[in-house]
Amino acid sequence: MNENTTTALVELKQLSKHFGEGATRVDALRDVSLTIHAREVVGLLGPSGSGKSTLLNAIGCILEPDSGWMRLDGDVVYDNRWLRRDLRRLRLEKIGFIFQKHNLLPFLNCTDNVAIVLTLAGWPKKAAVERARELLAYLQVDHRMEAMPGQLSGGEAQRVAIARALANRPRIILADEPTAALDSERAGRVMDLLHKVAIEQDAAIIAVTHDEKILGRLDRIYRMVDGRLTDQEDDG
Ligand SMILES: Nc1ncnc2c1ncn2[C@@H]1O[C@H](COP(=O)(O)OP(=O)(O)OP(=O)(O)O)[C@@H](O)[C@H]1O
Repeated sequence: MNENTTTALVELKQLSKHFGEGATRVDALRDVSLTIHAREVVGLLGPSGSGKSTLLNAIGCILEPDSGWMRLDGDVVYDNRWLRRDLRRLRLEKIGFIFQKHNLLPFLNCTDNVAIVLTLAGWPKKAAVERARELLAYLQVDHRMEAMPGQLSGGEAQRVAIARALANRPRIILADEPTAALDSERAGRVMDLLHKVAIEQDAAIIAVTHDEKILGRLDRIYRMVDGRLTDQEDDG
């Protein structure tokens, strides 16, 4: 970590979450504590069912933990309960999501798939479209601006999904298997892009991954087992 990466963007202390009760109880998060700084691209690894998605969803304020403490981009948002009433706005302000299946809306072209995030946040349509075009150019998919999601290659769709996640300039970007569907070369390019975004936007990126190809491209790796974080590893 260099001296410019000191701003803590994601801070968790003893975050816990269970599902079910009695014999069916699952402790999906057990006292998870971690700190992730601006300009870091961090990987979250672990076997199926170990709690990775639960952790990503808790950080994304989609899922309410049972207990613990969470500060996002300097604001304490959870202290044994949500401290912000408008979680949707919180998400729009602070968080960008990149989903494995892209989640692009099939009936909107690429520009509108990005612009819609901004119009939902209250931007005028014209400004939203301009920003969407700018982002698609930044991600080098501007030649596909008018294409519908069904017409895109896997790599192109992933870049449009990343453009959408960046639209509101979030400082925390959560990615679920961002390279799973891509060959090594495209996966490498997506990783280059995520590093570029982390540096240029002073953002923290947390990627759930099973993808061995990209392990060397992560600044740090956290491993989860049975809802617990095991020791973090620096990249090799
Ligand atoms: N909504 C839910 N209701 C009940 N149990 C759940 C729910 N969500 C997750 N779980 C359970 O919590 C545990 C952690 O699940 P989670 O999806 O976080 O794991 P994961 O590490 O992301 O797995 P995968 O790699 O398969 O996506 C699992 O045992 C899962 O069955």
